[in-house]
Amino acid sequence: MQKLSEADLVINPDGSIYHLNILPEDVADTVITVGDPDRISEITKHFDRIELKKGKREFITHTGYIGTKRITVISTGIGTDNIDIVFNELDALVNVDFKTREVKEQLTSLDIIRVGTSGAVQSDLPMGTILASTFGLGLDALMHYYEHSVPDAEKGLFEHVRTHFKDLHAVNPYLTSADPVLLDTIGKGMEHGITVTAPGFYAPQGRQVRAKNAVPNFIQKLNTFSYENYRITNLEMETAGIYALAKVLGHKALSVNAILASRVNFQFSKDPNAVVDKAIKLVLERITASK
Ligand SMILES: O=P(O)(O)O[C@H]1O[C@H](CO)[C@@H](O)[C@H]1O
Ligand SMILES: O=c1cc[nH]c(=O)[nH]1
Repeated sequence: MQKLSEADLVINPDGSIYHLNILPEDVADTVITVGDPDRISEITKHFDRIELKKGKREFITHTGYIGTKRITVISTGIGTDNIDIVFNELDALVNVDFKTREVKEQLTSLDIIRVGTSGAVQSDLPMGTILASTFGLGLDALMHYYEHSVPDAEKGLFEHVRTHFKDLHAVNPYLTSADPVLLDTIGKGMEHGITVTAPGFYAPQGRQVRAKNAVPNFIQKLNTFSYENYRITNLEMETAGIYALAKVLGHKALSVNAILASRVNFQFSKDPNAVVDKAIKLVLERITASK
């Protein structure tokens, strides 16, 4: 088996992976990712026991237990460029032997659940909604650097997406689905819909403050998309990269969105922490119930 070079897989002198700064044994089979590092303790305060707290830059990790269920919580920071780092490093931690630098024969598939914040683009999805993403629709560029493919069952939807966005010259969309088992268990009873992952918070999500927005009526462009019973429901900055890289690497992923903004009603939540807390409690309840 081919050894991964020191430049491809960067291991720190203490045996931890380059950015996440954690060791292979620090990762549980169930991982929760969040964008905001401060959200980690809002999750692990519900744990019965915290086994470790480590980190570097925006990548903070806590691993601990609820009952006998071991869970790792990691912050990714903002954007799919950070998802590239977190997912490749998480995968290396469980699927590469750090002593030999070879890929293990027996691969581990992690359950990875994002608990993130998001803005809704449909008028029937008010602030406070908790939504599980059926698909991630990437308007960023991450997955154009990786080999990946669209399954036959998703080709019709993908073609429709490409046609819908073909007049936006900055955009070459990619589309990936949630893990169906996680969607049915963790995402059960939540709102469902296609989540658009944008490469920014302002103009790439149709916002205008002082810099002029080059794409007119962006929110309308999203909420008028329709194919069979699919619609675009919300906007954020990581889900598509998470779904696509998880698939490429053989992991299962679900993104759960706490809706903080109603983009069609021009509103932003006055109590974002309460909405995020609702999403955290739901996800933790379901993770511990589904073990
Ligand atoms: O709250 P998090 O998980 O960071 O998610 C959303 O919030 C950030 C923008 O404010 C982006 O990361 C977006 O995806
Ligand atoms: O509108 C929103 C709200 C939270 N996070 C986003 O990326 N967009």
